[in-house]
Formats: sequence, structure tokens, C-alpha cells
Amino acid sequence: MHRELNIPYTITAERLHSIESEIKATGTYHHTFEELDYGAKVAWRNSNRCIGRLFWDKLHVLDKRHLTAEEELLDAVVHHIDYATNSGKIRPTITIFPQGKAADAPFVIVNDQLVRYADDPIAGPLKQQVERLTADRSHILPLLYRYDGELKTFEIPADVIMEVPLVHPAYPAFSKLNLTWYAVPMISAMDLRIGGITYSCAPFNGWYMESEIASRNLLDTYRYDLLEQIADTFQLDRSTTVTYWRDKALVELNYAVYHSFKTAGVSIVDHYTASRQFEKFEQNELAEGRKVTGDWTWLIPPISPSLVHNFHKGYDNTYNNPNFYYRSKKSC
Ligand code: HEM
Ligand SMILES: N/C(=N/c1cccc(CO[C@@H]2CCNC2)c1)c1cccs1
Repeated sequence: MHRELNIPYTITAERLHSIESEIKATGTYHHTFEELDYGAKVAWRNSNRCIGRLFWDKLHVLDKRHLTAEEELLDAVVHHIDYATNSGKIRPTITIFPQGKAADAPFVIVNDQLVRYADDPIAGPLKQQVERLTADRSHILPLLYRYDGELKTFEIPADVIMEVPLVHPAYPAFSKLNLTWYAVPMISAMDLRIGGITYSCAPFNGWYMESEIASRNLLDTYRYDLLEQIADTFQLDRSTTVTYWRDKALVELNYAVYHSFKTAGVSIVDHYTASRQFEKFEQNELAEGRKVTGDWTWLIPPISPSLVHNFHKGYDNTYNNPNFYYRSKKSC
């Protein structure tokens, strides 16, 4: 059951007192659903590197803190993927599992994203950990998780994972590369911290900005490194740098990714629209009397950065809480 709650949340003296006595008695405390819901939304609003924050108060918060059995926890991960994908009309969603730092939470996901291709160079270390535990070799890495202190794998059912075939409307030869990408980016190894409590298992998703897939995942030399092959399908002259073939290939690939997702009915945003939405977010925050914080180095898109407004201004990179944090590697 999912409840939309009003923003903002105001804490009472009674609530503060009850928290204090719970901490005195147990050394920690537990959020009400309202505190959890509001805390997760504000953590998104405080994520300095996120260009998608205009919709921060529309986050779908799935509270799974009551789950204890392994099957139920895994089922909630599958439910997140299905609920968030929503047949392509992606719902920005976070599922919050029982609290605790990674070292002592009952259930912790090791994968940095719920969906990761086994042949993606970035998957290296995770793939090695998986191969030590299972002979399974599907093209999408299984979930690697810790339950009650034991490291285990789980094959996510293929029918909940939506993928998009990448095509370019004007270059039929492009589809000969047989490129696909998964529809929903779901970050699964960041800590959510609210009011001194750490949720080390709180996977969250939004939708992609096209340049993440096109400019980075497919073109970075330490990722799929496909610049030359993609330029050739666009029949670009690669004999010298100054035909600007690299730049033309990058732009056409961004165009192809955006249109492939749109054609498949999967939510995606182009970098220009995303920047305009971020500008609206800045205006809204100003109107609400809040200072916007941001990390300029991540907020500018990896395609035509100077053509968007946020390239031409600075951002205060102060880290306010609630927020999301990288989990320290040793803890897993
Ligand atoms: C709704 C659509 C959304 C879009 C288009 C979007 C877009 C982005 C992009 C492009 C990045 C930079 C990623 C990179 O360069 O690798 C980013 C970072 C981030 N986003 Fe969003 N986002 C969205 C929703 C969300 C949601 C729902 C959350 C959490 C509730 C979130 C939290 C974050 C965080 C924590 C980072 C920084 C990650 C890091 O430091 O590695 N975003 N976002
Ligand atoms: N569109 C997105 N993009 C990302 C958001 C956060 C992180 C990432 C991937 O970050 C990796 C670490 C540094 N770059 C790649 C991608 C979202 C994922 C989950 C919610 S929105």
C-alpha cells in the first residue's frame, strides 16, 4: 500500500521526547512512515550531483522495514523493479529496507545498480565476486546480497527487466550494432542517512538522461568504447580529427538513444529539457526560501555543456542532510 503524504513535516515536542527515550532504551530509534517518506524526499532534494531534483516531492517511497524473511526481501527487490518500470512510464521510487549500517543491517545489496550487464567493463569487480558464488552466466549480473551475514546471489527474473533496442531513424546501419540498454537506472549501494539513522539498503531509481547512456556508458574508453564503430555506421570521415567525426558521432548517438527510448515508450529526458527542469527547481527552491546546493562538475551534461544555463553559474557544494552517501568499500 502506498500513501502520498503532505509536505512539509513538522516535529512535535512529544515526538522528540519519544525519540529520546527510545535512544536511551535501545541506542537507536525508528522513524514513523511520515518521517521516512519526508526524509527520503529531502535526501533527493539535497543530492548536489542530481540534475533531476525538480520532482523531489513526487518520490514514491516503499517502506519495507518490517520484512525479515529472505524470500520477502528478495521479492521486494523484484517488486521495486516492476513497480518503478511501470511498463515504461517510470515511477521515481525508493524501497527502504530495515535500517543499519552495511556491516550490521540484516539485508544489504552489493550491486551498485540493480541491473548491470555482465560484459560492461565497469562490472569487473562485482562480476568476479559473483563468479566465485555461482556458475550462472546470464547477460545481466545476478543480485549479490548479504543476508544474515552470508553472501548470496539471486537471479532477477528476466520478465521484470525492460530493455530498449537502440536504433537511429536516419541510419539503418546503426541497428546492425545490435545495441540495447536497460530502461531503468536503479542505484542500490548508496547509504540513505536521515536524522542520524543509516539505511544501507535503500535502492532508488529515476529515469535516464540520454547522455548518461550515449556520452558515457557507450563511449567512455573504460566502458564500451564504441566511438569508432558508431562513427562508421553514420558514415563519418575518420581520416582526421578535424572532420569533427567524434563530435558528430556523439551528438547522433545521443539523438539515437533519446528516440529509441521514446519509440519504446520508456521515460527518458534530453539534456536540454533536464537543465531547464533544474532551472525551475532552482526557482522553486528560491521561492520556498531554501538555498540550492549543487556539484557543478556533475550537474553539467556530457554533451554541449555550455549550451545549458547551469554551465554558466556556480553552485555551493555544501552537503546538507538528509542525503545519500557512498558506502565505504570495506563495510561490504
Ligand atoms: C527522475 C529522474 C532523474 C534524473 C533524470 C536524474 C538524473 C541524474 C543524473 C544525470 C545524475 C548524474 C549521474 C552520473 O553522471 O553518473 C544523477 C545523480 C544523482 N541522482 Fe538523480 N536523477 C533522477 C532521479 C533521482 C532520484 C529519484 C534520486 C534519489 C531518490 C536521485 C539521486 C541522485 C544521486 C544521489 C546522485 C549522485 C550519485 C553519485 O554521487 O554517484 N536522482 N541524477
Ligand atoms: N538517471 C540516473 N542516473 C544516475 C544517478 C546516480 C548515479 C548514477 C551512476 O553513477 C555512477 C557513479 C559515477 N557515475 C556512474 C546514475 C538515476 C539513477 C537512479 C535515480 S536517477
